[in-house]
Amino acid sequence: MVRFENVFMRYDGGPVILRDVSFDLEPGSFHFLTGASGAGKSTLLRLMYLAARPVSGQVSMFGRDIAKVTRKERPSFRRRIGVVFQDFRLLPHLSALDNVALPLRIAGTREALIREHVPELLAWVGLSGHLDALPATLSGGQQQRIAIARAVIGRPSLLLADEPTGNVDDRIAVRLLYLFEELHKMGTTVIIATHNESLVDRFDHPRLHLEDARITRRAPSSLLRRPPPRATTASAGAAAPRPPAADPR
Ligand SMILES: Nc1ncnc2c1ncn2[C@@H]1O[C@H](COP(=O)(O)OP(=O)(O)OP(=O)(O)O)[C@@H](O)[C@H]1O
Repeated sequence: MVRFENVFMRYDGGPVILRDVSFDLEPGSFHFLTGASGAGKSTLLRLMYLAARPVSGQVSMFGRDIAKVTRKERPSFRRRIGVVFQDFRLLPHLSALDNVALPLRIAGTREALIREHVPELLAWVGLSGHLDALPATLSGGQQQRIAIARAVIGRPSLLLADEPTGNVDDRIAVRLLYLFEELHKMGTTVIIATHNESLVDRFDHPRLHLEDARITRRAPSSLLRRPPPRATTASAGAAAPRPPAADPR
């Protein structure tokens, strides 16, 4: 699904951000991406969604070297990847509903299905009262939830989320993580860049950790802890309602 081979990355004249980084991610896996601010998490994700190219080495996505994906192929390639951007990138002139509906409209989904499923997903992320709101009239956390709904509605093969819970409280953060988990259960490969250690600890997924321009892989937090995780981990799961299935196609 994702393969980095001896990847070096730096921006013009800047410090080395990735140094000889190699790793593979299996289809259907779920990873947190951690590291200090400025460690290069967003840059790593940018390479995966074809917004940047490595200085040297090879990045392969879905079995293709990204350097060989032509300009013409890029849109269909990107449609397989849902991205939650750190700065949301919502279209300011579109309502919450229309922002989330956009990937489905581009994919040619029937309007009746869009009208049924987009409000359902927006309700699940706690925005049922804001379907017609323009992004600028909403809080940062509400805009972030629109961005998440837009990234998952098309049920992408790969979901890349850059600090997707940075603007919401813990209760909503856990709820959003369950949305990602549900997508993962349906086969989506998920990578979530986050600073939120308590969130990482609550979910049983391995991490990619970025430090000193290198990646290390870490086992799920529960395997690293002695004794095993407390009951709160399980009860968080039990309390979370199932999100609606995305992708009404
Ligand atoms: N477009 C760019 N041009 C030049 N330098 C950049 C660019 N984007 C990021 N950088 C630099 O690359 C380094 C890594 O940035 P990046 O945003 O990938 O880190 P991050 O781990 O995602 O940080 P944060 O957790 O604060 O979002 C930083 O030193 C940053 O200043």
